[in-house]
Amino acid sequence: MEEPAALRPAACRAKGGAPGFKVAVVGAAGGIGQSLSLLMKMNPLVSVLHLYDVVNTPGVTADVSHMDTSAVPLGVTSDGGFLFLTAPHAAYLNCDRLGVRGFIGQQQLEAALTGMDLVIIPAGLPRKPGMTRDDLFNKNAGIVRSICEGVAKSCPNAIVNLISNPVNSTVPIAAEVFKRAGTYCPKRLLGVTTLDVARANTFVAEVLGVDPREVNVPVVGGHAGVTILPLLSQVSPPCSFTPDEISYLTNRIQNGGTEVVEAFAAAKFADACLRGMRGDAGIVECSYVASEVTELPFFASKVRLGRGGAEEILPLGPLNDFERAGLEKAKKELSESIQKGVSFMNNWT
Ligand SMILES: NC(=O)C1=CN([C@@H]2O[C@H](COP(=O)(O)OP(=O)(O)OC[C@H]3O[C@@H](n4cnc5c(N)ncnc54)[C@H](O)[C@@H]3O)[C@@H](O)[C@H]2O)C=CC1
Ligand SMILES: O=C([O-])CC(=O)C(=O)O
Repeated sequence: MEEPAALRPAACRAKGGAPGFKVAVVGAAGGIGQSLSLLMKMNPLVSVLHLYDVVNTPGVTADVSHMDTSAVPLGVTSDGGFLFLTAPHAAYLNCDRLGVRGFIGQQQLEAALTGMDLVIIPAGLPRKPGMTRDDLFNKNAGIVRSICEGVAKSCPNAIVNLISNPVNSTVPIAAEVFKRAGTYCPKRLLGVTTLDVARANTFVAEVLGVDPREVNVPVVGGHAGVTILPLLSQVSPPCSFTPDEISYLTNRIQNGGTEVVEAFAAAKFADACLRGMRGDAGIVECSYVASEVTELPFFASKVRLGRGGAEEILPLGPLNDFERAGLEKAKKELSESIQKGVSFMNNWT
């Protein structure tokens, strides 16, 4: 049965049923942000793309808005953003439907976020060789806090995909910011762990000698070192591994971030969120969310994505002895990372 119009996301209503969501990328000029912006521009579910950063957004915005269909820079808008339209006859069409807009600097954060349905955050420092994700805490905690304050103020109902590391701590920080602002909805705050699943699928496919697109490995826990727990006993299609293979795969998946980082997984996760927001059924991805799957307040596991975000958190399923031992190690580190994020906010006045 068709849902009453009042219950549908505003972006869908505004387009008379045609899919079209307003998406902001915060940290759009960075390594992840630039590729992610390009990939989001290619997503047919996105009607408006706002690109925000503290530096370099004009160039990135021009670049992305030139994709394929002819882009017409229209100059600076009343709230300071710069507007590009991406269709030959854009002037005759609803600007909101086709615009890619760039925003730069703290004073434009509010304009960048206002009206957004989905906010994707890859803002903040990346690791250098030899660093752990937790080593980024001191720099990135404050960045995530101030961006989330902006979200609470300008688009409190948006779904947030948080990419900035350490995800295990930045998601609890975001939750505390939203609680303080009175806008917290656990379903709408999702830590991006899709890269762990992408790596797991790729590495398992290599061992099995099959196409990675045919493989699905649930990866639970968190997004750093031992908190990344691939459930190799639950691989689809069903298969088995030798103890050496399990040890090699677990290690490689847990440490994949030291090899390479990629925006593809973040775009894949955002697309899954948008399809859920549109109302597609059966969208299940792993994500780090507020959870009761373990005694910890946040945990990554399979979640069912729907109109409101993480609509259902799926159980872990049966674990073998190796995975149960891994889970205990993961929970210990995760608990400390969560507490670190919460304490950071408790000490913030
Ligand atoms: N969850 C995941 O799977 C992944 C997480 N990451 C994390 O994403 C973050 C970004 O990584 P990269 O793009 O490689 O770094 P980068 O240094 O290339 O880009 C970061 C961008 O954030 C911007 N930025 C800094 N402060 C900001 C603020 N207050 N507001 C808006 N933008 C701000 C910078 O100007 C820069 O353009 C890092 O923390 C990294 O660890 C990266 C890859 C995967
Ligand atoms: O490892 C890093 O620093 C970035 C990241 O989170 C990943 O690639 O999984």
